[in-house]
Amino acid sequence: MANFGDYQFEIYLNGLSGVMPTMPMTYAELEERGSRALDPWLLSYVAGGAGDEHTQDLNVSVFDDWGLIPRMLVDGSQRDLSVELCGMTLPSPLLMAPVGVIGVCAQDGHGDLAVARASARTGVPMIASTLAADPLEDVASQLGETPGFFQLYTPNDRELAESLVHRAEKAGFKGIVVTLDTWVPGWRPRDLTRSNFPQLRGLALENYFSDPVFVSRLARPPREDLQAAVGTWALTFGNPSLTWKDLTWFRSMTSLPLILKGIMHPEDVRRAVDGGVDAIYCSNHGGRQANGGLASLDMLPDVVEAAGEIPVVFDSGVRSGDHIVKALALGARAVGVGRPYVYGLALGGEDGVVHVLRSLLAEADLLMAVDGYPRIADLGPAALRRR
Ligand SMILES: Cc1cc2nc3c(=O)[nH]c(=O)nc-3n(C[C@H](O)[C@H](O)[C@H](O)COP(=O)(O)O)c2cc1C
Ligand SMILES: CC(C)CC(=O)C(=O)O
Repeated sequence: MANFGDYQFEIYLNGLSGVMPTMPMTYAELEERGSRALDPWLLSYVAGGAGDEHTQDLNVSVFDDWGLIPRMLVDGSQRDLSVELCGMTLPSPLLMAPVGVIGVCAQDGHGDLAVARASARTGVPMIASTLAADPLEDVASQLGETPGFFQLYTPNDRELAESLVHRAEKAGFKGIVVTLDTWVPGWRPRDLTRSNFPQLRGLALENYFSDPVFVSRLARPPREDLQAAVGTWALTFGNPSLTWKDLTWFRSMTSLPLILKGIMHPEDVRRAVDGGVDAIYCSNHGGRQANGGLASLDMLPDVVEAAGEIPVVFDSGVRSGDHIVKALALGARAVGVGRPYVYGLALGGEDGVVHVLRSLLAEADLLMAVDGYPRIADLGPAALRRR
């Protein structure tokens, strides 16, 4: 059983400079310094959200509405952060949410591989985005013993969608996450101001360019005519006409666990459960897709209730160990982070991601131990009070 709080002792004993030179210890500093490490156009893409970013900000501030109530004289000697998800035992509930274009957030342009190696070192699963700078087979090869998930953006070319999923299965991914909330990017003023998408498009399309079905749609290979390949991708990327009827198709595509990402409404949870999904992923995409909505955490209890026995994965706004613990107490089985590990990568590459993940886990582990909830099973709504 991993004792994630030990990271604290490593730092006390050796000093932060002896453990992870130059990496920050607070999210505020991580964001500030990570932001400076990214080119301005890339930063506006990573940090930006939909509209005036009210929902994006709410995702974070909503955690302050809840407080953990400490319990005393609870035996904290046997701590356990492990969770069961889709038939797998994970050492902790933390996940790396899919981040397209993570490749170019690393100095060498291979951020997908660095994140996969960080996953191998920490046991924190990576959900690898369709939008990657390296083909999914290369990403999978770096995951070591840690199970990985492949996130599908469903193209409007069904044969291509099936090809991507079958490649992910063959490469050894252990689950398929279908993102439902992004068949087109939301209204993102920061990207519109800087005309970001044209810059981004050629940088994260390796899963398409390495796909036999996608390449068969082109007159010439992507390396010979990048512009035409990017144009074909842009016309293929999303499918606005998908409906709940297509869940049968998604389900038939794979025997791997199937997870639907972007679910916020209890009625959608029921449809997903009826359609045979293995987990629900409650998320508002970090506030990047639609402004004016509730925080993702606001809907978590209702989503959990509607899901019944089916596990719920949660993300959007998680910045610290206490956020992880609060989401778990509200019923999440596993908790994803997005931007925190992007800034870790920008600042310190693979080591930077490892530091961010270990810090989050140490903080959560120590908080649970100090507050008298040493095992995940001890956490529930009764551990929290709304202020
Ligand atoms: C730069 C960036 C790119 C993203 N790309 C994807 C993606 O390719 N697929 C996806 O399902 N979600 C994507 N997301 C959304 C994340 O998976 C996740 O839902 C969100 O980042 C969680 O919110 P947080 O950043 O506040 O932790 C992206 C998020 C960011 C910040
Ligand atoms: C191409 C984008 C829509 C990828 C994405 O999911 C995001 O930027 O949040």
